Amino acid sequence: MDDQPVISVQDVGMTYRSRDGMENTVLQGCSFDVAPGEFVSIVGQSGSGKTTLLKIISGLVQNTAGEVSVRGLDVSEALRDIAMVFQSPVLLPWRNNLNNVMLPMEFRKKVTKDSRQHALELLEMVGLGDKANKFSYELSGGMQQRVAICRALVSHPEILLMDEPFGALDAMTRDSMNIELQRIWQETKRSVLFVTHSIPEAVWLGDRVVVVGDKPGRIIADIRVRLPRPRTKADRFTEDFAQYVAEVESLIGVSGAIS
Ligand SMILES: Nc1ncnc2c1ncn2[C@@H]1O[C@H](COP(=O)(O)OP(=O)(O)OP(=O)(O)O)[C@@H](O)[C@H]1O
Repeated sequence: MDDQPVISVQDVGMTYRSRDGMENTVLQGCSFDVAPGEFVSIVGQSGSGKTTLLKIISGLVQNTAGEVSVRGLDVSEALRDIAMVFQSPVLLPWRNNLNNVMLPMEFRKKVTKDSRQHALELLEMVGLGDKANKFSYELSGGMQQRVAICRALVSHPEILLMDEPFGALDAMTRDSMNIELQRIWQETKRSVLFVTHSIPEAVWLGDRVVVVGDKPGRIIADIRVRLPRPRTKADRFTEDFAQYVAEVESLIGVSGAIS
């Protein structure tokens, strides 16, 4: 594995300024790296700045302190290497699923036979090969989120940023999406930054769990999860798993899900 980090966040801070000049510092002195192919979960109290951190890494928001680089480049130069998945899949209802997946290739003017074939293969990979010509309203919430993941992967981004992507799903669908995401990640070998409010989800999916403390948001722990891969549903009932969950819970000062 290449040693150079894919994402490097160094001493990053963010102060929002309102129109009336009021300042709100939401992130301060945040530093961490993400290695190629690594899956890093991010957890923290609501409002601790997790989404802001992802927005900074994706170039949607400009940090007011510190440095973020992607493969050694400024974020603005590395945008094509980054894709984002949000809590809501935001599919266009007038386009079929294949054409929703192809959207980033249209923006890039790269609609070719090969890119359509790749989009179809991604839909196959997530078990939706037979739904390519269907529309989003014909799919369940979990299926729609799988289409959104395909759309994020279609341009071969090196980095996938995921902001609470399964937060709107019921518990059973969420569990199966976790298994699905682990498989997709293992097959595609992307680096993933995954924000979640669920500590068990963060531990189960992550190679590491980065814990963000609040007021202002800062990294209070970066825990390496040394559970074997691939992880199974049964792993959630092991003592090792419970210990990781308890450790993160105690750092955040909550029991159960964060809200
Ligand atoms: N564009 C903005 N302008 C001003 N303040 C903002 C802006 N975006 C976010 N904030 C503030 O920054 C803080 C952190 O918000 P952020 O959404 O990053 O937190 P979060 O940890 O992702 O929260 P949650 O877990 O609830 O999604 C909040 O106090 C929020 O009000």
